[in-house]
This record gives sequence, structure tokens and C-alpha cells, in this order.
Amino acid sequence: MKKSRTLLESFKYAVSGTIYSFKTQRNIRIHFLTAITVLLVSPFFNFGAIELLIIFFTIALVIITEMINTAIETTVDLVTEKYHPLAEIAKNVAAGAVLISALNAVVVGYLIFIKDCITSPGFFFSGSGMRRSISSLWVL
Ligand SMILES: Nc1ncnc2c1ncn2[C@@H]1O[C@H](COP(=O)(O)OP(=O)(O)OP(=O)(O)O)[C@@H](O)[C@H]1O
Repeated sequence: MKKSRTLLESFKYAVSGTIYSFKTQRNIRIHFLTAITVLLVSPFFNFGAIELLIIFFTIALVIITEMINTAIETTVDLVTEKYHPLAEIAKNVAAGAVLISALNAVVVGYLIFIKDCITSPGFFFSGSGMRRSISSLWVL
């Protein structure tokens, strides 16, 4: 039977699910460490608000898709431990979502961190990185 919960209880469940994902999923820990590294080096690039937003969204997207993938894998395992073609499809599609978010992160990393720095000498600390990154997205 569904019992009613307070907002605080719902928050605790969500935090518990997040902690579970970090504890049990090696990929999520790797993404998290990568995200921390990216955020630590970001100040040296003098990014504008839009670039920082894109970086935050990209990091969140990768971690969110990993967590949804974990939830789907766990649900499939709950339903069946035997081989089933539908279980395979569910897990493969969830893994595909992670793959797409990871590819997106690579493209964002290339456009924001690498391409601008290589093609625009003096990019560092110039304060014009935001405009350059937006034009890079159009080029892609
Ligand atoms: N019950 C099943 N029936 C059919 N195929 C399955 C089943 N369980 C897993 N698979 C196949 O094995 C692959 C790996 O599944 P698994 O549950 O081991 O995920 P994983 O590789 O451990 O993922 P992660 O590393 O994210 O935990 C799935 O993508 C799917 O193709």
C-alpha cells in the first residue's frame, strides 16, 4: 500500500538513490571525478555564463543518464534473471542513452576546451570565450 510521505522523506529517498548509484556504479564515480576535474580547471579558461551552463548541463546529463541506466538495469534484474530478448533491448537502449550523453560530453569538451584554445591564440583570460564557443557550435 502506498503511504503518504513528507517532502523531507522524498528528498531522503532521492539522496539515498544517488548515494547508492555512486557507491555501486564505477562509471558514475569516473564521471564524477572527471566532472570535478573539469570544474576545477574551468576558472583558468575564463568562461562566460553560457559556456559554464553548457558544462554544467553536460555533466548533469551524463550522470543522470547513468543513474537512469542503473535504475533500468536494476528493474530488469528484478523482473528476470534469465535471458530474455526484451530484457536485452531494455538494457541496451539504456546503455545507448549513456553512450549518447557521453559522446555529447566529448563534443562539448572539444568545442569548449580544445578547439577554441587551439584555433584562437590568446583565448585564455580574454573574456571572449563565450562568443567563440557559440560560433563553434554553428560551425559543427
Ligand atoms: N536478462 C537479460 N536478458 C538478455 N540480455 C541481458 C540480460 N541481462 C543483461 N543482458 C545483456 O548484457 C548486457 C550487460 O548487462 P549488465 O546488466 O551486465 O549491465 P552492465 O554491462 O553491468 O552495465 P553497467 O556496467 O552499466 O553496470 C546488456 O546490455 C544486455 O545486452
